[in-house]
Amino acid sequence: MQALLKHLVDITCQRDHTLLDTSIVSALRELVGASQVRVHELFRYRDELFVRPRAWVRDDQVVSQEEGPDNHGEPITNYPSLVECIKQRKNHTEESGPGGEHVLWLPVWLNDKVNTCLEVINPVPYSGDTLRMIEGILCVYRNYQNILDYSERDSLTGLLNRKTFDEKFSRLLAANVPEATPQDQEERRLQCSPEIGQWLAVVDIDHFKRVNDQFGHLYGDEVLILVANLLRQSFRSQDRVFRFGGEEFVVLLRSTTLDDARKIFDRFRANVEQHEFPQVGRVTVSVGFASISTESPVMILGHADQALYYAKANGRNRVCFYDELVSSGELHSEVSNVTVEFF
Ligand SMILES: Nc1nc2c(ncn2[C@@H]2O[C@H](COP(=O)(O)OP(=O)(O)OP(=O)(O)O)[C@@H](O)[C@H]2O)c(=O)[nH]1
Repeated sequence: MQALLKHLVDITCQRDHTLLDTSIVSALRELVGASQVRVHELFRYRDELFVRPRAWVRDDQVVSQEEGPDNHGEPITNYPSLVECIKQRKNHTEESGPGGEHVLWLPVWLNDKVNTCLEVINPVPYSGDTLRMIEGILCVYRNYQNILDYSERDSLTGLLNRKTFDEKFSRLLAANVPEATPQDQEERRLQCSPEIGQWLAVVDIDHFKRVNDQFGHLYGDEVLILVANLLRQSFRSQDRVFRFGGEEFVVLLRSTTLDDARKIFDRFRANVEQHEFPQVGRVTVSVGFASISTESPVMILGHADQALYYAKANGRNRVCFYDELVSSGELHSEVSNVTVEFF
């Protein structure tokens, strides 16, 4: 009882999804005596459902995906018991693992949808009491996920909000510590090297004031929601999309080459251009992006912002890359005065 209360206190004092995931892995491992507990996220990619672990036990420690390299996940069809459990809208299902271990799958149901599921592996079968305790802990976890979601997201578009960006971006920068000297970085910038990198883009709707003025704020809001949907559809689940404020969005694009980053941002720009917005018709966006280097968050955002202002001043409906504008002499490498205050 004491151990259960301690874990419930631990779960409910978290202010962040990653810490919440790791605390539920710790709780179930200790309370059930499980040999492995994994929190998986379920996500859709090109019309197929995938499963990817977000937190699990490794070498007796609880670790999370944020600490490791990118994992693109596996199709959910590799887990037929889980597929069947979700199809039948069940709260759990048990199967035997390859070594005879007992594997328990627990989808986390939220408004008829499953975005997260737990996998608990135990050498011995689960008793009725153990199952009831696991389901009780799962309910606390689900309710708490709901509360965190509410505080992390923008209420109009459902995208992650500015506060969450500040936290996630600092964490991404802390994890992204390449041993590159300033000369290396300058060289890379000049060569536009094909290395895998992380990229930050600022996206801004063109002439959005005109939409509000001509059609009213309700239509303006609808455009914001539809652009947010296009953002969600255009990027992979391990990328992160934020509403930064007003008609401005920020995208963190993970682990891709410069060429691909350019294509991906341009594909999104084209998706918006081709979309028929009810009543409003055509809408376009401008995008400025920069590489996520070892520079400070203010500098990186400032670079993307400068590229965005360049795109706005030079025709709109285009994607501009900061480093390229600097190497071609179209931009100077100081942080622009127009950069808004970050952090
Ligand atoms: N409907 C709606 N409008 C918003 C919201 N937040 C900001 N806006 C409006 O967004 C508009 C932004 O206009 P500007 O910053 O002048 O930029 P713009 O008209 O998009 O022009 P460019 O960025 O130069 O292409 C303003 O009219 C704001 O009132 C919102 O949540 N809903």
